[in-house]
Amino acid sequence: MLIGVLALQGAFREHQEMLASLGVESRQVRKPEQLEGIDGLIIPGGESTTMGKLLQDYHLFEPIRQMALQGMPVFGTCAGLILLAREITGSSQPRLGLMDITVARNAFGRQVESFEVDLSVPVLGEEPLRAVFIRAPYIVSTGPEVEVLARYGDKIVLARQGRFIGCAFHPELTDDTRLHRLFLEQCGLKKAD
Ligand SMILES: NC(=O)CC[C@H](N)C(=O)O
Repeated sequence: MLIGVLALQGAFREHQEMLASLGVESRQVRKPEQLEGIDGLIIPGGESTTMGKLLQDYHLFEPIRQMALQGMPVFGTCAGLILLAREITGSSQPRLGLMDITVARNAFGRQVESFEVDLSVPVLGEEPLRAVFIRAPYIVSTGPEVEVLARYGDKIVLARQGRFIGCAFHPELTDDTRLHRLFLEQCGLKKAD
């Protein structure tokens, strides 16, 4: 199995380290040809406006969209979630629009740069998931095909639509690998016992 990690900007190394800790090979993606042969793509946290612009400058936008529409699983975290969204509240910035969700950026208020909470994520089991939020977005609304996997208070912070998963926080910054494993199962990796 080979997972691509979009490496234009942001927290891509941490995702690669997490994949390595699970024994999964990864490849930094900066050019369209680096998408060839990957079983799934992670879009990391960072700055979604910058990443969207770089996706266009590096001619990655359409190849990623096409591969995703043809079946490639995609996992977007934080800025990656914003890029997956169909609608971004109050913004026309470039996005892949693969998930039928509306997100609000920097939605926890400017004073709150970052915080950590324990989230209940039933699909990952009983043990709560430690989640690190950094200038995080949240999901304001979801279409009928979207499964809500976790909320923080009344805000949706983790959702899945078929082979696409988006979360508002940074799962690569903790040592809990369950969310990455859920994504890898989506990419075809057999569940470890
Ligand atoms: N940690 C992050 O990825 C922050 C996302 C950033 N606030 C954005 O709007 O793109």
